[in-house]
Amino acid sequence: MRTPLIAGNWKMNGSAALVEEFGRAFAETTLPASLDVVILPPFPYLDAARRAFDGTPLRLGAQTLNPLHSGARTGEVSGRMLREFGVEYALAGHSERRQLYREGDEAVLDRLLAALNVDITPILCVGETLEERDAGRTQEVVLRQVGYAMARLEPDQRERVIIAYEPVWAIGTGRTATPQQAQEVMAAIREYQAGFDRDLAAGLRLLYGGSMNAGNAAELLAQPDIDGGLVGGASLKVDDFLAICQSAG
Ligand SMILES: O=C[C@H](O)COP(=O)(O)O
Repeated sequence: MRTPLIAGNWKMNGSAALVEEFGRAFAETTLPASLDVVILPPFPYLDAARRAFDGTPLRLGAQTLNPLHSGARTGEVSGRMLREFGVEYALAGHSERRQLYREGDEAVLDRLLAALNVDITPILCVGETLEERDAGRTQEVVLRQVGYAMARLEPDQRERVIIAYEPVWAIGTGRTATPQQAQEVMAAIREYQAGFDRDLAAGLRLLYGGSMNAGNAAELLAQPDIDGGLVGGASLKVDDFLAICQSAG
């Protein structure tokens, strides 16, 4: 009932050649019938990606967006611009944005709304640091991040949000959460949402992110509350990314 989704977040990596390579590889591959696959390249590659991915199952995503449509915001890109380039998904609240660019819950909410306003599906990223996990605060932190955003959206907006749980200590470290650790937090997110709206919670798509790779994806994706993955490093190697997509079937 929940369509699995695998999203490849290239972060500030990749190249025009890699865009072409992905386009070719996915044009020649048969993926599981019910699966959404998204690539989030750096902004300069969006136009090339739109052309290279045409006719493939790959959809386009953006790693961030500015809350405004236009204006004096040097270096920023708006949701309206992203739509013009065929972007259908956008991250909000990735931990690298929260930490390196000091985007707090309010800034994350602004970006969620900006995406929703231009019909881009937002992927709300949440997750605890190692310090917070060790202090036994994982669920408190994650549910605060989820709750801050979801409580401020209209019901029809909430239905369009995807949530990615990414323990900060597992991102780019090679240290993956065990399937049980991930499942525990994902189940808590779903249960929390069910406290407000059972139908919404049942349909809510939850992704796991944090050192997901071709070797551990199947076990993670087999967990009952994990509906897909937000993949960083392993999304830069076409064979690895394809293997992750295949395990989501
Ligand atoms: O957006 C992706 C996540 O930050 C995971 O990155 P990673 O797979 O390199 O750990």
